[in-house]
Amino acid sequence: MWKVVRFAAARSRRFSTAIPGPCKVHKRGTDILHDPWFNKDTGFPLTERDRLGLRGLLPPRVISFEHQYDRFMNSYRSLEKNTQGQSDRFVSLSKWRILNRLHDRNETLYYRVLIDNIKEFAPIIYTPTVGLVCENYSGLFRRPRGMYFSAKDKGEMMSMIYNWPSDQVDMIVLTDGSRILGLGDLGVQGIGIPIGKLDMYVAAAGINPQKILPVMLDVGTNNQKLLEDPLYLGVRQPRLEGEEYLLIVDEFMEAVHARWPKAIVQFEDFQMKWAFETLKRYRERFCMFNDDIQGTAGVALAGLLGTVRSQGQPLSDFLKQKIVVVGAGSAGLGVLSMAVQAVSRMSGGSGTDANSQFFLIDKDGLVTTERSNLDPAAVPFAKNPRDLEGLSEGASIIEVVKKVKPHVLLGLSGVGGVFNTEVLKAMRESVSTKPAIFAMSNPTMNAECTAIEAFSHAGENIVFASGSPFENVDLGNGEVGHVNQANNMYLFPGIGLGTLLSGARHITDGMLRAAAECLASYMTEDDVRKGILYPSIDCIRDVTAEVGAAVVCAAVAEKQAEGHGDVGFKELENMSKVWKILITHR
Ligand SMILES: NC(=O)c1ccc[n+]([C@@H]2O[C@H](COP(=O)([O-])OP(=O)(O)OC[C@H]3O[C@@H](n4cnc5c(N)ncnc54)[C@H](O)[C@@H]3O)[C@@H](O)[C@H]2O)c1
Ligand SMILES: O=C(O)C[C@H](O)C(=O)O
Ligand SMILES: [Mg+2]
Repeated sequence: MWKVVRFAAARSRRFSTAIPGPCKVHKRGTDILHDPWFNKDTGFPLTERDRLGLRGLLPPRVISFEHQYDRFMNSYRSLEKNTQGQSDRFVSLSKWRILNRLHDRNETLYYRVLIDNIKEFAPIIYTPTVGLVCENYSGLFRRPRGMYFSAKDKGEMMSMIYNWPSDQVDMIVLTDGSRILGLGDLGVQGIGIPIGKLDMYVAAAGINPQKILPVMLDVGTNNQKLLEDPLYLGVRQPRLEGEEYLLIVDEFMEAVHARWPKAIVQFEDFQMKWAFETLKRYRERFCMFNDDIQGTAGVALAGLLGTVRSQGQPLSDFLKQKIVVVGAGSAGLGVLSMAVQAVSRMSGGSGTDANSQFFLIDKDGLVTTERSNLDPAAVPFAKNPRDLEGLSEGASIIEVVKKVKPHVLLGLSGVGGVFNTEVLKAMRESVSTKPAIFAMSNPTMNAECTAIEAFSHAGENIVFASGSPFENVDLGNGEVGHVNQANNMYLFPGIGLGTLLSGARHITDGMLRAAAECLASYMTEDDVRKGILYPSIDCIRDVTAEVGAAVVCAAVAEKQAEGHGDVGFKELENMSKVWKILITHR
């Protein structure tokens, strides 16, 4: 328990800017009631009603915050009751609507209910319902949230950025909508993703909601259905490509940096070519990271190391694990490169042959050096056919699984059901005593398999993780098949928090590694042995605080930390010594 207290205390005392505190309000009257940052609805006490010109604009009775909270939860529960028997889609969207209305009206109450009920509400404001919201965004749109920079705004962004009402922005989540979860190109409708990710920043990392900014970079869409949809709210043109595209992203990044030099920009759900290109282009120039490449990699690595522990093996056994990764996109390649780095470190840094244990499969099958038009990012993981016995270029998932008998089958393909019955049954022949199946694609429909399918076909002794939440599986013998949620939500809020508090100007590999290692060591031996690789989402604030502290320590060790607010480098250095001791003796 002391763990929670110590980081919470460290955050609130030292880093008060990360937590909403008292602030000056210049608005009066209805302007305040219509501003979700300041609105308290019926909660304004009479003194404030007088001071802010609100007398007569609200029903006379003052309702306490607790009472407002209960009122909201009661309406939420009634909605649940009243929508019983309706389709999942209808129920999910109804729940999202009621939460969204609160978000638009009163952010203080919204974040309170979100934080207190994170396990229940995360699947609505985040994955998987956020995917459904993005698909239907143009029809659901009522009020704007965040900022929209479009292909038509070229040359205007430096002034546009000043249209945002907040003096300080700490965290930006940016998308161009080109690869929203496994749903493809959703154009401007992808704005739901930055909104959901930033909600998690507030809920998990305690970032001040007035210092977050969701951004949509609308460079067009190649989704013909959307281009023809009369309701579509984005720019009706095919996506910009090449230099034209990069000039728009450059202009946006420069505008952000000019106004808020230390704002952290999280790139989210960019199609693979731009995900890698922008990461390379900006990581030394700005404080940014790509969540799908780097956040996902850390979460997956933590899961892979947890899998080794769950087998009762020492971590060094990771070097012997055979891992098949299905999906060679930004996420799959990000995971592989972090895993290969880990192997290389564990084996003394030689790096030679570090990837012999990994097998990469994409839509055209097993990736080998014989592949024509091999993506440069996949080259390091392509197998030399000479090293493959009985497998060749383009081998299917089932062929690879049957031949390799992997310890781990990890999916980041975006294709629902691709781990079919045959593939899952073949995992019974795994060389591992506790084979692991990671169906990490989102949302639920795009998961490579469901939890029930995994446990019933691959066996009850497996470790299972999915990107979207599934219920634990009743194995029918009094035992429960535990479902882990392998989602980058366990890392990105801590990466952002640690970077913010350290004042680092760049997010280094060392900082990302520290985040992953912190998550990997979070679970106790007992839990891991039961197949529980990640904490419950109920603990996300504690996990995020620990990950944030680990990132600060790494930034200090690498002399990247410059301090934040009134906490300078020296003070951070002293704190990080204490944190390191506490984490080591956890
Ligand atoms: N759980 C998480 O935290 C997390 C994080 C990031 C991404 N994801 C999910 O991973 C998925 C992929 O994301 P991405 O950014 O890498 O996408 P991407 O489009 O860059 O890559 C998809 C890859 O899957 C391959 N693929 C497509 N069909 C296939 C098939 N039938 N068999 C094998 N491979 C196939 C493609 O060739 C491509 O290499 C998405 O569904 C996304 O939601 C999950
Ligand atoms: O958004 C998520 O739930 C995870 C991940 O970033 C994804 O793109 O699927
Ligand atoms: Mg993503």
